[in-house]
Amino acid sequence: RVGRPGRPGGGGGGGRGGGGGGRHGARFTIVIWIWRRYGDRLPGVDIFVCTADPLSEPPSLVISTILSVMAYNYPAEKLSVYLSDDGGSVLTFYAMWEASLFAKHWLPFCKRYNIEPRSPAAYFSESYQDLCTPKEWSFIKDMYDEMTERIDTAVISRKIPEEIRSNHKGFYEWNPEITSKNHQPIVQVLIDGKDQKGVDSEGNVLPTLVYMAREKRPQHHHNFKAGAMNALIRVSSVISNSPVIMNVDCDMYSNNNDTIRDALCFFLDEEMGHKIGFVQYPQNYNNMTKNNLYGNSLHVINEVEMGGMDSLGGPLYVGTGCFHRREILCGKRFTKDYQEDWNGGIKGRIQDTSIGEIEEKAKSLATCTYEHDTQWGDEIGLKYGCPVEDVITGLAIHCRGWESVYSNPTRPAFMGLGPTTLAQTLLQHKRWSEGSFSIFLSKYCPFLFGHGKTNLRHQMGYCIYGLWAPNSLPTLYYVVIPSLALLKGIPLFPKITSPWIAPFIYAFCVKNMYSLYEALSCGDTLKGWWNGQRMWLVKRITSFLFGAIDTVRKLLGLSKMTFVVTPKVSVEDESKRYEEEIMEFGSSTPEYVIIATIALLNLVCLLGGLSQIMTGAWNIHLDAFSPQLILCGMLVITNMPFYEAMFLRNDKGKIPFTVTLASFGFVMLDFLVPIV
Ligand SMILES: O=c1ccn([C@@H]2O[C@H](COP(=O)(O)OP(=O)(O)O[C@H]3O[C@H](CO)[C@@H](O)[C@H](O)[C@H]3O)[C@@H](O)[C@H]2O)c(=O)[nH]1
Ligand SMILES: [Mn+2]
Repeated sequence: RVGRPGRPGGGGGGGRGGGGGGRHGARFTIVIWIWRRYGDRLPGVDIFVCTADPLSEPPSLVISTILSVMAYNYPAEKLSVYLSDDGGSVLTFYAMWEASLFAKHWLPFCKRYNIEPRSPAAYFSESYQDLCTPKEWSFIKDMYDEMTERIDTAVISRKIPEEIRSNHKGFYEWNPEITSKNHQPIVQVLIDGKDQKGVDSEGNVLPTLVYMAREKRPQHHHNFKAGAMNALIRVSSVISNSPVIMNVDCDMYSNNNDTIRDALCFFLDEEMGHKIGFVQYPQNYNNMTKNNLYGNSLHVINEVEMGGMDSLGGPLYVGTGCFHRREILCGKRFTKDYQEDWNGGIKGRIQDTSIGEIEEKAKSLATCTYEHDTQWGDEIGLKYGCPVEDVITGLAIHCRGWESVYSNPTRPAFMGLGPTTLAQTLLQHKRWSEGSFSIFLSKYCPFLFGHGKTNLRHQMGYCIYGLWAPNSLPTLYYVVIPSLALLKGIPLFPKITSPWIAPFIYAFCVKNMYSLYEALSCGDTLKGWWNGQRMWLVKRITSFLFGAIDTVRKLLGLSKMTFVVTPKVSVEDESKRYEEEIMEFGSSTPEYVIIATIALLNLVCLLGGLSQIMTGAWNIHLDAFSPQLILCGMLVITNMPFYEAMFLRNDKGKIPFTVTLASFGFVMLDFLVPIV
């Protein structure tokens, strides 16, 4: 840690500070001591990056992440970077090949000037910093821009020029018949760090760089990201086999050059290190708007919930920004005398195995049938069958006796892209709520599976997410019934003058005050908190509802698991509205119909209720109806942007007329519902 004076006490501060009880209090001293002690005996680290589709995850974005993780401040000969391409796309392979050439200039540039961040896209998006001469800066920037342009052009035209194809044997893996769902296994070592030729423009060793597209056949299920990760575990085992595995999503670039060293401090800690299964960093996004329009900034989850879990046995594994021990990911159980052999990994290569032979061996480990009749996807590797493969895998690791650690340094370790439209947000949260709820209902329910293996509070921590989906039902009740009852003149709460109203007022005030305090103290703005509250409502009545329904359908065998990738690109006027914090609808989906129906219903009920109270019809008294009026009024205020999107806006992102029409129909139907 020497040379980073801004952060005394090391990176663990953020999460650990509050809840951790100082498990790693004397970290600063430990850090220095570990480096003195381990010096050049540092363990090898394998870095896994997953991508799934060159259209929703542009190859130029993927290679920026790849380049950033290749450029860590860590001995290059101990670093191997693997990309799994579930899109099986020659375009992504082409981008990787370009990256392998650009790395020869980029890595020495990064190290010479100690620049940060080391994702070229992120670095060049900031203005010129005078670490190097402007000439050098423009030289490398031009080189990067030209490369990106070549890649983007190839992606748009969907083909690779013949003269480029002849540069690398890897291109010949692709023939016109290959599709993303039907192809042979492909493994290409683009840079072999053990090869004399694998050096940068200054003659320094480069990290090993490998492209993998596991075999896909229509008749074999591929288990989405979990399947990709497991294939990577096996393929890497014959190439580098490092004892530590780090994994990131393709949009999560490294934002901090020392993260590997940082994470290793936990594993190498003499007193506690042997208990630690994985080190999780928070998921930070660099494309959030100031006021957190879609509530995606995850501030509260990152600062409060993950930090809290940390003090109870460790945070969840969230699928990206995480360091694992290979052995533990492969199913090892905790024992008190556990000691890792850090010297594992493949050292020298046996004289006569050529890289070609290694590639062939690796391919045989990435076939569709390799896992048949094995424990892969169950006891070994990441677990299959759950849309949040990461959470269930982390839970299993905790239940095998390991702890995990949450590290939340002041300078974020990773930065990624969060959803930038309402549709993407709802889609992502549907997957998350569905995944966590299906864990809750399965044999892996934290209370049952974790019983006797982790503590009760830890199990409860897991259940926050497990109960997201069923939470949709009470929420729906609360946003429909009290308002309808107001319109129909039926009081549902105690009178405002009665002492029995106290618990309701108490819960209402304390809940909101607390969540406001939490949001502000985690860095949200006041408006950000308010937007976040609206998004919670919207997520509960749509994503979580559909998540709950789909979980039950899956349990009944009526549907199969899916994993819809969150797109990392959006069209121009969509991003413009996003920058201006205007909500994006634009298409007719069932989610929007629900949102519009609830919004309209509350508006009608509020107006109807108020007019009846004022005209004195039905003998409605204010004190009996105030709670319902307040609730309904709050919902109307929360829903303001939806009325705007229905009636006032004229851009492409407004709520389509068909949705408004359908919601009118549903509101009419609602009035027919008898309440008592
Ligand atoms: O069949 C698939 C589907 C997805 N992915 C990759 O998985 C990652 C995550 O997918 P994304 O659509 O970005 O999902 P998010 O909702 O942003 O991801 C969060 O939630 C997922 C679980 O739902 C975790 O796997 C992720 O790590 C975590 O960042 C991406 O790199 C994808 O390329 C694959 O490799 N193969
Ligand atoms: Mn993502």
